[in-house]
Amino acid sequence: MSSCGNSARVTEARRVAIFGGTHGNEMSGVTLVNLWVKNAAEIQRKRVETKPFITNPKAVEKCSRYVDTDLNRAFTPENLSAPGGDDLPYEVQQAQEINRIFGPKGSPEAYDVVFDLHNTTSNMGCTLILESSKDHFNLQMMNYIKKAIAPASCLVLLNEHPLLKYSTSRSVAKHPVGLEVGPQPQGVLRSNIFEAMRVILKHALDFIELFNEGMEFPPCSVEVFRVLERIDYPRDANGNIIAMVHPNLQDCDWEPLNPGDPMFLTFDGKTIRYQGSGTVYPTFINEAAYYEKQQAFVTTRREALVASAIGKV
Ligand SMILES: CC(=O)N[C@@H](CC(=O)O)C(=O)O
Ligand SMILES: [Zn+2]
Repeated sequence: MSSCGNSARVTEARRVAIFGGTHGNEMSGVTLVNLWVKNAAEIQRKRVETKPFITNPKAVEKCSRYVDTDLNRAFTPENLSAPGGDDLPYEVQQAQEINRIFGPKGSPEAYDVVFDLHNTTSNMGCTLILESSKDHFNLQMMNYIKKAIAPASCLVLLNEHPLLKYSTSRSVAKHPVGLEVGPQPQGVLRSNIFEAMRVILKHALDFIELFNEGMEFPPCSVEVFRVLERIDYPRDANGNIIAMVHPNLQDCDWEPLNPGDPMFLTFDGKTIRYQGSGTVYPTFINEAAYYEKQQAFVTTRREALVASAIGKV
């Protein structure tokens, strides 16, 4: 954001990036960003410079999530300041390069907004992922997008959990926005998912253009789903998985899960039920990439956040 003028303060989000291929096998973002690198007409807006960027080209080449380590966990202070050059894991080198171009993370020179495009194998529909409940610019953007795409829906996942939050590629920006659309298998492009992602991006960029033109956005309330807990698959003493997501829970992302509801089905046919103390809203149910992270799904709580007014004063 920059300020100028004397009496009237005008804020702008002038530098915007769209990341694709942070995970090389999530094809909607890879395809859209490659398209926009060739022809940026669709993502151009007045008073905004929008840079489309493939963040993990080697993983895209191999059509795998990553080469050495998950890029979307790599933007830690330690990694970003690590010496070592070519000896570092590929994704740590990429993280440093991305931080040079779009950051430095946490500095006034950082890009204003980064959209990072992801796909999930879970039945999550369109999900916007935020990292802070206090980012009023992002909350206003969420409100704008939700209204613009109605009656289609788009939910907001808030990950500011002290332990479960991770160091994402988009975190180099002042306003990081994750866009997660599913279900889409890894390495596969589905037209409905591709189009849904494209439409969200269109409205997001429209919002930034309106903001830069001086539009005022009055206070509003935004429904978000706050990350609470990671739930692992049931395992035996050797750490091997012994159950699947229960058919009653499979594909039921964002639907209430109540104490006593079926959660897993063991390979020998036993139902394992949710033992929590109240209703939660599970999401990322049976995400393929999360087997290696010991996560069958994540629970969330529904909350209404208040976004302060933003725009021309
Ligand atoms: C399936 C997947 O890759 N999800 C993303 C979510 C995010 O961008 O926060 C990740 O784990 O990095
Ligand atoms: Zn991803």
